[in-house]
Amino acid sequence: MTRSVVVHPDADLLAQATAARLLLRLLDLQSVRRPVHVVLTGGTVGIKTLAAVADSPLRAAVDWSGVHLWWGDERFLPEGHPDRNETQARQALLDPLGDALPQENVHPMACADGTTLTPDDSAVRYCDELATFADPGTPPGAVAVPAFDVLLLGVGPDGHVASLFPGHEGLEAGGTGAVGVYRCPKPPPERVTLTYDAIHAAREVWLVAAGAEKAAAVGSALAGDPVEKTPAAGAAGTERTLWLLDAAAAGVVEA
Ligand SMILES: O=C1O[C@H](COP(=O)(O)O)[C@@H](O)[C@H](O)[C@H]1O
Repeated sequence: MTRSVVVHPDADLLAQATAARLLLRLLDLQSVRRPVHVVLTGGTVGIKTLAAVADSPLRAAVDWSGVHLWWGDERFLPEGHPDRNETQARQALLDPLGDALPQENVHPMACADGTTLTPDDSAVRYCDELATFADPGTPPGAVAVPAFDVLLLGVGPDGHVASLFPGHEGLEAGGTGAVGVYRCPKPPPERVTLTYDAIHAAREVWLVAAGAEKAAAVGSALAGDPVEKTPAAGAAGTERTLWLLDAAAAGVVEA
C-alpha cells in the first residue's frame, strides 16, 4: 500500500482538483472493470468536491450507469433533512446527474422514518446491501462489502472520519460493515457509519481536509497516533491511501 500527501493552495482548488482526480480515476477504472464502487463523504470539502464533479465537463465522459455510489456515514435524520449527507450529495451531484445515474446504483443509508427504526437497524440494512455487492472472492470471515474503488473521507477537527469519533463507540466494531453510533460529540448524536473493516476493504482511500482547524488532526494522523485519539490515523486502503489537503490543513504557514 502506498501513502501520499498532495497539498493544494486553498479549499476551492482542493475541491476542484479532487473532483478532477476522481473523474479521471473513474475513466481509468471503466476501461478495466465494471461496475465501479465509490464511497461518498459528507462535510464541507466533501460536498464542495461533489459540486465540482457536477460542474466539470469531464463528468460527461463517465458512464454513470456503471458507477455505484455509497456513503461512508450518515446522520440519522428523516429523509430529505438538510443535514443528511445524502440530501447534500443529491443537491450537489446526484440531482445534476439526473437520469445518467440509475437510481438502483445509489445506496443511501436508511433514514430515521418516525417509526421504531434505529441507527442499528439502519446499519443492519446497510450491511445487507453491502453484502449484495460484495466481491465473490471475499475470503471466509472477511466482512462482505464491495472492494470500493475509491472511498472518500472528510476529516473532522477532532480527527474523526466517517462517524468514527475519538474514544467513541464504533471504533472497535469489527466483523461487520456498518454500525449505528449514539451520543456522538458532533450533532446529530445518532449516526450510522462504515467500520474500519469496511474502510480497510477499499482499494483506495482518499482523505480530504481543508482549513487550519484541521491541521492538528491531520498532523496527528500522519504521525501515526493511536486511532482512539485520531480515528483518521486508521483509515487506509489496500492499494493506496491518499491525503488531499489544502495548505492550511497541511500546516503550511505563509511566509
Ligand atoms: O459530520 C461529518 O463530518 C465530517 C467532516 O466534516 P467537515 O465539515 O469538518 O469537513 C464528514 O467527513 C462526515 O462525513 C460527516 O458526517
